[in-house]
Amino acid sequence: MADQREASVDQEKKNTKTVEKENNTQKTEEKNNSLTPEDDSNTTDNETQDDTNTEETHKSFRDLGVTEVLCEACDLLGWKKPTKIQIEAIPVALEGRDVIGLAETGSGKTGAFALPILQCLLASAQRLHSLILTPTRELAFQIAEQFDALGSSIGVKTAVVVGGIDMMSQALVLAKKPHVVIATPGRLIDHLENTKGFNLRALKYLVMDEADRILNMDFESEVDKILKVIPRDRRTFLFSATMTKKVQKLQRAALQDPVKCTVSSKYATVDKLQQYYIFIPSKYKDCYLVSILNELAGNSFMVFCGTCNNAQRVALLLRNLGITAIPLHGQMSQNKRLGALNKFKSKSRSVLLATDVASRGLDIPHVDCVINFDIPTHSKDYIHRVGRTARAGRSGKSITFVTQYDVELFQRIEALIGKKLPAFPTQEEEVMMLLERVSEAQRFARIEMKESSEKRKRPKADEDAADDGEQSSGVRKKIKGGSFRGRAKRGR
Ligand SMILES: Nc1ncnc2c1ncn2[C@@H]1O[C@H](COP(=O)(O)OP(=O)(O)OP(=O)(O)O)[C@@H](O)[C@H]1O
Repeated sequence: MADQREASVDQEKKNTKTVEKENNTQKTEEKNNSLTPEDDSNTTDNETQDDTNTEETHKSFRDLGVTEVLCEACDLLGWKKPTKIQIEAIPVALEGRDVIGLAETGSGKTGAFALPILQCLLASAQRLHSLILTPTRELAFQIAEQFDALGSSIGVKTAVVVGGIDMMSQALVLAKKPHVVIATPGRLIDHLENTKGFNLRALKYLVMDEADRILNMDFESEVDKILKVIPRDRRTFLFSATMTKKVQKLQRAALQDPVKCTVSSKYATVDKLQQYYIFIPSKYKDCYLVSILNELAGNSFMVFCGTCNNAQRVALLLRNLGITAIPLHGQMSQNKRLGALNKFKSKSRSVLLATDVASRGLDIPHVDCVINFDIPTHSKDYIHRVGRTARAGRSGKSITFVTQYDVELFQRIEALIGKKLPAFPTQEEEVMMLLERVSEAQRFARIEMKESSEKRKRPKADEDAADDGEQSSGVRKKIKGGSFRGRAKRGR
């Protein structure tokens, strides 16, 4: 069966040769714009290929110049020795240079920029000293937690400034003049324009985490506005697992003589990540998902969907089958988003159905498996999505659903990561045995989606009432036989 699917993929690959050619042209163009040593003469390079410099991995935080109190903080977090990106970036940052840090997902980039900032604060404490820009709200909270954990013994105060939360309470926190502000660009602009007494005119450090995303068009006007109201004379750090290839975009960040700290080969995924694809007809995606979740039961899954609607629908569908699933997407209120994340983090839900709002930066160590239910349309998102598992030296698995419509996108992903992925083994007959129950659950999920959309239209609807579907009508009880998982296992 797997052979058949591989043959189909091969056939599709043949059919899309022209597209491949076009992609190659596009790739060449991108390469010409890329920030490689030959096209970036203004950057000093600090490159470490994986496993080439074993001597360096014996270095300690002290060897990098990290001060005693911060070494102790690392120790308390269980960080025995610095990671490769920390070895590359921390000494350069401590020297006062601008840094472009490119290292794989889960490799400790947050520590690589947080420690030098905290050390600078320790030397000369100053309010509103550093600004960390991140693309998503959840990531902002996570970065603040890391600053708090590393900086608690030196009394560092942080503030998270993100959308979806009351402006007034954030203004009060900003009025207390924290040392480090961690913000999403839009809400920060709101405060810069409307919160009396708040400005960043004395800022010393600007960090763009997930820098390629921050420098993307979506944030263009916000970032330009922010750059206009912070001092030119500052240090700037850009960090990500994938960096923008457009030199112009990097120039917008106004770096001064930056050092590029690159760890491992470009866009490599982590070694301990087992990556698979599964070639299936689009109409059976739900069925295959249920089958895989059932087969790998006991694991924690992040399942990525292309739209908020699909994340919501699939979460409802899975719940109707007795699987503890919860959605996380941009159409949910911020309360519900954080609630969903916490339920997943605390393992009270085993499946998180997410859009790309959760693809970057989130550090949830127990994620065992990432499923790309809808293939990412931007290949770089693939790297970030699968990077939610196999973090900090752990192992993990990813399975990407490839339908008859996705072959071209899949080929681009394989080209980007420089690997041919193996097919995930499945038994089609067994999967098809689930079809009837999955179809019933799909029907109920559609009813629940309709109900919650009507609820939202009602004038006095509580905005939180239906947006994660946990309070939906409970039609799953109507599916005969109760929990799917129990029955499925008995049937195996
Ligand atoms: N020196 C270290 N030793 C052990 N663990 C570390 C070390 N530095 C960071 N970590 C841990 O590694 C995990 C991943 O770190 P972090 O979230 O900073 O990764 P990242 O490189 O920013 O990933 P992403 O590209 O996905 O944003 C975190 O749980 C962090 O606490």
